[in-house]
Amino acid sequence: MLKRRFIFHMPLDPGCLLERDAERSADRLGCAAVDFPVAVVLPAGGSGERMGLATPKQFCTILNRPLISFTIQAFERLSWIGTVVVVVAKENHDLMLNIVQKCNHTKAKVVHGGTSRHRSIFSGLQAFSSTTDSLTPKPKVVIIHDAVRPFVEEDLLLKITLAAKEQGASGAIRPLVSTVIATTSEGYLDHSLERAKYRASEMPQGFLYDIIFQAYQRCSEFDFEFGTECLHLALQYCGTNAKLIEGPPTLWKVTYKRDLAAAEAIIKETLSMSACIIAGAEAEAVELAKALQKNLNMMETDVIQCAKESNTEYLSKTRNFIHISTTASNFLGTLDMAKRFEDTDHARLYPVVVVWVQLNMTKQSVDSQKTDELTAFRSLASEVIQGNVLLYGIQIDHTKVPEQWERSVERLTQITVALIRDRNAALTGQLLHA
Ligand SMILES: Nc1ccn([C@@H]2O[C@H](COP(=O)(O)OP(=O)(O)OP(=O)(O)O)[C@@H](O)[C@H]2O)c(=O)n1
Ligand SMILES: O=C(CO)[C@H](O)[C@H](O)COP(=O)(O)O
Repeated sequence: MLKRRFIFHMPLDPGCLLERDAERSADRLGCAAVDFPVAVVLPAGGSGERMGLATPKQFCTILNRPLISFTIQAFERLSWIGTVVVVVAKENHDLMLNIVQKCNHTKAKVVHGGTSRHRSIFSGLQAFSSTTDSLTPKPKVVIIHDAVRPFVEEDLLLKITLAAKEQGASGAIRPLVSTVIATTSEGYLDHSLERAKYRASEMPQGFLYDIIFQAYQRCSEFDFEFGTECLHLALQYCGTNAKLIEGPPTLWKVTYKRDLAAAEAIIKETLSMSACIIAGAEAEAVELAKALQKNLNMMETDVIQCAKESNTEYLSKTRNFIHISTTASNFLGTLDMAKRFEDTDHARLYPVVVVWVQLNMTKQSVDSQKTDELTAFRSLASEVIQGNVLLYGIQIDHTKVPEQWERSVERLTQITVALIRDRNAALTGQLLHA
């Protein structure tokens, strides 16, 4: 393991945005403002017909993790939110329990859904009405959110929750993308709505638990079968007018195949916002680290010289590491790092990328040496990937010719960015050349 190092740390980490930092800010606001019990119902009992895949969309994986786990995590990370009831079809019960266990979703409780979304939601709400289950005490406010909307921002959840407490019901809205028209039974235009007057109803929605539970108890079979709007049930059956709050564009519902690709792109982009460059004490490694940091200007950067005792702090701040070394055997330090990620659970939810940069100071090593190095590197990569650490290698030859050096550093930057952005498991264990 490296003894002394310079750490060039880029502080705005996506994992942080998705988890810790956002958690802290929302928690600061949330804990002060939410002094009543809040629970969540995530309907996840659908089959995803419009997606057209054999696997229901909520169980499709992004970066090796089912979509639904991202949604659960968005709620679970907030300390002011209690139980998260996940409603799944009976045949997916065991699958869901496995996900809960593997992703360590400590707040999740799994119940069975129904044949329509409204039936599933009602089933989720009923989990709180049992007087015997102390694990799911009845909340003051319940948030209902589709399991297939993985990006929920904390400040919106707070606004929805507080408005629900005040008004009885609240929901997120977005401007309409397209104009809504009514058609005749023959397929002609009947009339068109004035787009500016209407809004798309999105999720999350929040309710006083007693109101939405009563609305579901009173609603008709027709509502259960064909209804698509919980806010409407609260209005029609309990006379509660929902407060509407405009939310961000990321609230959209994963519905079609292309939405999965979009969700993956958003997660990858968020994860690529910061990195930590670790250089050994050698002057050339430090010089390369600085040049690389300058080139990586699309990431938030900060130069920190870190002593060993603050390692744990920097390890938890980002999920991308660029480890510059002038000695071939030094990639073994990565194993130490991977072990620490395992101990701290840092790679459980999002894969951690380690780009090992070998700065060649002398002439190329002989072929047999290179083969041995590559074999060792590959076996290390296949070991650490078990712990969700993606290890890549890039070699760069040191030269005193400025133009040549600049070109190599530029290539190194581009490869590094591509590896971090793409997080491609198939490329781990490769030793590329800049
Ligand atoms: N019987 C049902 C049907 C839907 N849902 C859930 O309601 C949410 C929003 O519904 P939708 O996007 O329509 O999901 P699907 O019904 O699965 O999709 P499709 O309409 O394409 O079949 C999803 O999280 C879905 O799993 C549910 O819990 N129970
Ligand atoms: O955005 C919503 C408003 O409550 C719902 O998610 C939407 O209406 C669900 O409908 P469907 O299951 O048919 O997509």
